[in-house]
Amino acid sequence: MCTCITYDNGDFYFGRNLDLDCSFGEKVVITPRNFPLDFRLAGRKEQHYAMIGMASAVSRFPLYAEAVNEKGLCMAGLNFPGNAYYQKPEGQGMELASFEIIAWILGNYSTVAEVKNDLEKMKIVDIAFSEKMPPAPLHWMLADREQCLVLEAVQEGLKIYENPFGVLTNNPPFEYHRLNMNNYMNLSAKSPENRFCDKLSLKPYAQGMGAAGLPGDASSASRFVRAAFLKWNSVSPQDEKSNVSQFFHILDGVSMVRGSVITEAGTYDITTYSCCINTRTGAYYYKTYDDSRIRKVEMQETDLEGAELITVF
Ligand SMILES: C[C@H](CCC(=O)NCCS(=O)(=O)O)[C@H]1CC[C@H]2[C@@H]3[C@H](O)C[C@@H]4C[C@H](O)CC[C@]4(C)[C@H]3C[C@H](O)[C@]12C
Repeated sequence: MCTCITYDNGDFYFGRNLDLDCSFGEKVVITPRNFPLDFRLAGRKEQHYAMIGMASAVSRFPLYAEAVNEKGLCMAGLNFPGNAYYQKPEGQGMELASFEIIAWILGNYSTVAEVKNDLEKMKIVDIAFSEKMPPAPLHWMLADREQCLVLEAVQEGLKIYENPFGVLTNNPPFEYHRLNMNNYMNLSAKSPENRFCDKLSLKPYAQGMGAAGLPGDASSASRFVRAAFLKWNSVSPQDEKSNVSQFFHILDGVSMVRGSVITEAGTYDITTYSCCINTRTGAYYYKTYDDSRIRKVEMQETDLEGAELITVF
């Protein structure tokens, strides 16, 4: 399970919890502007926008789980098993493998508005990165300061949704989460008033009762609502330190504690890492399950004109 959020408070931030039962070889990876990106069917891109994010650093191609580019456009992939459907490649048009989509969009576009026109032409095709790395069933959140979209490649084709919540989790499809949010509109950060019945004397006896009924479990539907509640009620000073700290507190509210989520295979899903990106400066902050110190990698401090991937251990 995973949870991805945006946060707008002075600067604009984007990040996620990555919940999984194992590591995928993740490292913070910076792709500078002149690192050639070889797309399987869409050709070679010698120059593109620089980007930073968490990627599986096993190859010459940056396999991002999430990233932001130097223009502040950001994107994350989240599990979508049973619903993601990648089409057969036909060798024409804008055909991209699922593992290429983040690098392609962030490499080529500077805003959501700009990429939106081309999204309808894009086809996500069923190509494996390698024999050992089959396509991951994903859906994506794509955002900048102005707009947030969800992309879902399903049997009927690529669905594009406006996402007013700035939150994404996993199954079921986004339309379910959008409708489900209406079930919680009564929740409040404020102390509740008795609306049950004026003939009964019901009173709050503790803090936090305005949100009684906020789902507390780790399911995707529950994390969606909880992340949205925490994010939309969040109050924080607008300086960088406070914003980053607040962002991680929101993610902590939907994180997985080892042992509380056991997969069908008998393994433990945990929040392997959490990250927060300042989309204006390209500063990438992260912490891991076993080390809650927040680390920072600055994209702007590296040579963005470079031609080699920069992997930060
Ligand atoms: C598992 C990750 C998503 C986390 C998530 O949503 N977990 C939910 C679990 S559950 O459904 O609720 O059980 C996804 C996000 C990005 C994915 C990776 C990226 O797509 C990059 C490559 C793509 C290759 O095809 C497969 C390996 C891989 C390195 C992927 C491994 C894995 O599928 C990742 C890491």
